[in-house]
Amino acid sequence: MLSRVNSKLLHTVRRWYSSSRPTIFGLSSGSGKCGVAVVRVSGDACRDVMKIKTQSVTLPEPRKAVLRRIFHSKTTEMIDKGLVLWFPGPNSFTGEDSVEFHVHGGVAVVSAMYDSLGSIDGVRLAEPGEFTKRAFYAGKMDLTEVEGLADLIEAETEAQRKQAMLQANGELSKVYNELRNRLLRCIANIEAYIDFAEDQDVGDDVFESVKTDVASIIVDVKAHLNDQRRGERLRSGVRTVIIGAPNVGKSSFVNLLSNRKVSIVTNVAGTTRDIIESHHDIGGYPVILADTAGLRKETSDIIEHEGITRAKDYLTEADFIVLIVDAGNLQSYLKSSKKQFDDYLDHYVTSLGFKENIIRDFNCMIIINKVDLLSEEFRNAIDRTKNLSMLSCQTGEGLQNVLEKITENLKHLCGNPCRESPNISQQRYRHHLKACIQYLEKYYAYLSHGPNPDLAIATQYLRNAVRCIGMITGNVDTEEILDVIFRTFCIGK
Ligand SMILES: Nc1nc2c(ncn2[C@@H]2O[C@H](COP(=O)(O)OP(=O)(O)OP(=O)(O)O)[C@@H](O)[C@H]2O)c(=O)[nH]1
Repeated sequence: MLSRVNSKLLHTVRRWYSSSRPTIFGLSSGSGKCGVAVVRVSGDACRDVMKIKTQSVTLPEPRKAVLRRIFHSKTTEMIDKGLVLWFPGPNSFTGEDSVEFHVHGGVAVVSAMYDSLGSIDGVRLAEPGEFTKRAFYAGKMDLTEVEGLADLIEAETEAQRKQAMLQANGELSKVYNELRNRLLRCIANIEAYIDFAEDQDVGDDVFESVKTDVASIIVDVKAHLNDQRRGERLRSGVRTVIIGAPNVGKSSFVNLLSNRKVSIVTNVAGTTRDIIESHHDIGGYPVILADTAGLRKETSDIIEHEGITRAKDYLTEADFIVLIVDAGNLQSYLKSSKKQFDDYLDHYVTSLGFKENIIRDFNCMIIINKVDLLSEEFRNAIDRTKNLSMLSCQTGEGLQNVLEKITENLKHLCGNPCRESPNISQQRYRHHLKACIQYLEKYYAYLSHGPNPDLAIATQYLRNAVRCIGMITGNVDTEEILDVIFRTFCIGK
């Protein structure tokens, strides 16, 4: 019943949308000079657009690229010679009649195409994301697929691409559609129980089986949510903070990874004062690396004090910590005290002003930098089995090993995007899933505790839970969230 109401509503919205829209055009390839620019047109006027632009009454075979001379619709002058593709609806990206003009990617060519298309009656420049919005309204994709597509366009690393590609291809939709269908079955059974309880066919066992189903849905949604935010981290980048005492080589490490001078490096302790963020692709994972002020317990310098406070604040928000140790200091300590590496680590962490052992409490990796200063004997003495790596930012020695260790940690933090268990990639999904659980738990509690519960009220909890899932996929009237989502797209998508 609920499913019918929702899909009827969606149908009406889609019909209204399709009847009220003009034909749109936009540059689907990147902006700026390029070899080939793809100008896409979508809407009812496409047949006429095609005929006007190619000055030909016959349309090419659908989905086959043909070479055509392309004319200005106003001046009838030839703009360029290029490939033309005709996609009659509904077998197109938007579900509408569509045309693609592949012209040379010069600024003047694209500008003439825009001028020409914009001068045809009923044709206008697309708004950001409007092509995709039309695909959504045509039922070609749901909201998770739309957002997956946006992420695919934005993806900067291999792991991000994989996650976005799976989502754009409906792997996350499958999870939520299945969940939604399970909930709809529960509602249908309860409604049948309400309407036909007197009949022999629908007895108390139906009512009990719905309770069992709801309990198992709660378990499944909780398991889905219990993912340590891997997908969101992968989508937005792993916030990695580099900490250590002044002068241990934090900035040198950032510069080595960046292959450029992101941070200032000097032999003056306390050179870095503020947080300096840089973006990296390490082993296919996106990393936001934060260089911080050198930490020490006490300082009378106000600016350094502020830098240390900022570094510590940042640390609490970080996904991953790289603690840098100065090999020279380590060697001196071990030589003079005859103590072990672990003792030095405790001593070091305390000298940075930490009460607890941050290495235990956070996802943390230790890098012993300046190993070029170490004697062979001390290199061997340091325990290599821990989550630590040896490095020289000066010579580059050990960099490969450091990168491998970081990648191992990133894999753990972001997971490996796969078909079997697609990640929750947006905070938005998490929010609606949590709300869904709340309604299901209310349903369960209401039926478990109250004498003679009102089933209509109980069913409303289930309806609200279904609506939460619909908010994720767009299977409800979600106009308010659509604008926010489609605004993130570029014009030609
Ligand atoms: N021998 C040697 N010197 C290094 C190495 N890495 C960095 N240094 C030197 O150590 C000094 C401090 O380096 P920075 O990168 O500025 O250290 P930092 O930890 O960012 O320093 P602060 O900004 O003061 O916290 C500079 O003189 C670097 O050239 C290394 O691997 N070997």
